[in-house]
Amino acid sequence: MDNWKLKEHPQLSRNNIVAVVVLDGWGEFKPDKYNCIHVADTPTMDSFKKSAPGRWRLLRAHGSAVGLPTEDDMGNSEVGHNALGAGRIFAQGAKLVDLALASGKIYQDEGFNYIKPSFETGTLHLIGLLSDGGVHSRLDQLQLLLKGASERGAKRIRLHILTDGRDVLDGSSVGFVETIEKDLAELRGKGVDAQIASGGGRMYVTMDRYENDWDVVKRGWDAQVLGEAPHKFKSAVEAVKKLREQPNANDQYLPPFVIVDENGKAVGPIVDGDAVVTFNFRADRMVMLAKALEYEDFDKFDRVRFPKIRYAGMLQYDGELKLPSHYLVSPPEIDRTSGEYLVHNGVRTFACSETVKFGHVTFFWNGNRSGYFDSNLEEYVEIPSDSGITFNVQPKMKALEIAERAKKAILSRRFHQVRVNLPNSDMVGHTGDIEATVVACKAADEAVKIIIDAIEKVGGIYLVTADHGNAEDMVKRNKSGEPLLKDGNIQVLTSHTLKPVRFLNCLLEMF
Ligand SMILES: O=C(O)[C@H](O)COP(=O)(O)O
Ligand SMILES: [Mn+2]
Ligand SMILES: [Mn+2]
Repeated sequence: MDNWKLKEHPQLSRNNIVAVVVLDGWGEFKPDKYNCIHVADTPTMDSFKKSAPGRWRLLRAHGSAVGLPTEDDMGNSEVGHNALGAGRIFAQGAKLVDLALASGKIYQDEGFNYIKPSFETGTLHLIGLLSDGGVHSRLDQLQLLLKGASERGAKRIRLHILTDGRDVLDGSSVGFVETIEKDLAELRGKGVDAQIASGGGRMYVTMDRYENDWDVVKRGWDAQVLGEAPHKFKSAVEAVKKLREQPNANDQYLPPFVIVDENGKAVGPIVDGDAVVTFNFRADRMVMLAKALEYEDFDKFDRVRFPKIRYAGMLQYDGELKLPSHYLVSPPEIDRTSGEYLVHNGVRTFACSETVKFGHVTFFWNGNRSGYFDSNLEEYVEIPSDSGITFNVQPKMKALEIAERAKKAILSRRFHQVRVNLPNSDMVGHTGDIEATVVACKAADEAVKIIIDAIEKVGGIYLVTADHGNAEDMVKRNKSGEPLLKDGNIQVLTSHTLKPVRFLNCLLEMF
């Protein structure tokens, strides 16, 4: 029998109420005009600055410190919340896929052997994010997988790409498509019928999360499975270039397109007998598609056709739902998380965020496991996010609503841990809208104040930290830290950063 019993803390009583606040995408960086956290009016977080080093420290939130393959890997929500929730560092999906590809084990394991019989008469479809962002997927892993699968019998391959612009610079999609087109041309030279079949921008096509907007997944389904999309092109390079010419076009939001042959027929719908691999290693934005591809009973949108395929995820994305049931690489086994410890010790917990980050303080926090450990002891509250908008138009998002719910939970004294994620600095930072990001940071700061005031009322404890940086640096820089100009202009950074994050609490001196 596992021993879950936690020792009493020598100074802190178990009846204390602890608020855990994760400011998503709130890193530490030098004050400058592209540091939106510095520019924003953030009196609450600023007031803590004066208390350093007594009450706060800087923590590394990228690279090996959070289980990522290299020190050049920026942090992200999955690895950040996994680490916070488990209190331990695990080799993350990105790293596990690297190892499996390098050793060739990926081709020996169950997942690949499950899809392989389809290579005989069917097509291998690869669906995922095409960039080298390293947050959800990596181009070099896709390249290796293409090579490995073709060497192992895949004779017809179709790629369904999602353009990025969120973990990498906007506009970089064209280069990534050109790169992968070269690889596909090489494969064709070797007699493999390989080409891109469909595409679209990740935030508009396929990669929704936490069931915020199923239309996003449906748009992808129509293009990938049914071969239908409002835009049709002869090649993906042409598609991305042309679609980017539209006013306000952005890699994250490119409309769905399909590639058609000379007769106008889609070159790669998914049909009975095919194999499908979703090549993202990160879970949150693949779960919805995995459900659509795998679940016999499915009512989130009309699939029109539900092809009988052999489907494998790069990883298993949800450990509780065992979804998908086949996968190429085993996910990190994130066990004995803090949430599980708390329920085993009868500690009541409350977790809250708005939809777009709800799974961060539940699913990721609990080691990529959906649902409650014990619904009698836990309450998870999801505040519905606005859907169908980019968050620069509503930069305050639901920060105040989240804080008010947390306040209520704290003042009710029904819970001993109240944890929230405040999404603003991250979600608005990803839009690249600097002015809106400043407003976002202010809203998050106001939310922190509401929570801390409530904690002070009940004589509780607060911990405030972040999962990784984002809003503290909104511009691409050269090695000496100056903005790197392109054609005389700054290049807005929509991605996360490698910057450290603050960890503060009202008691740090005690530890
Ligand atoms: O999925 C996203 O929105 C970005 O790729 C990463 O952001 P997150 O890690 O903060 O969710
Ligand atoms: Mn995050
Ligand atoms: Mn983010």
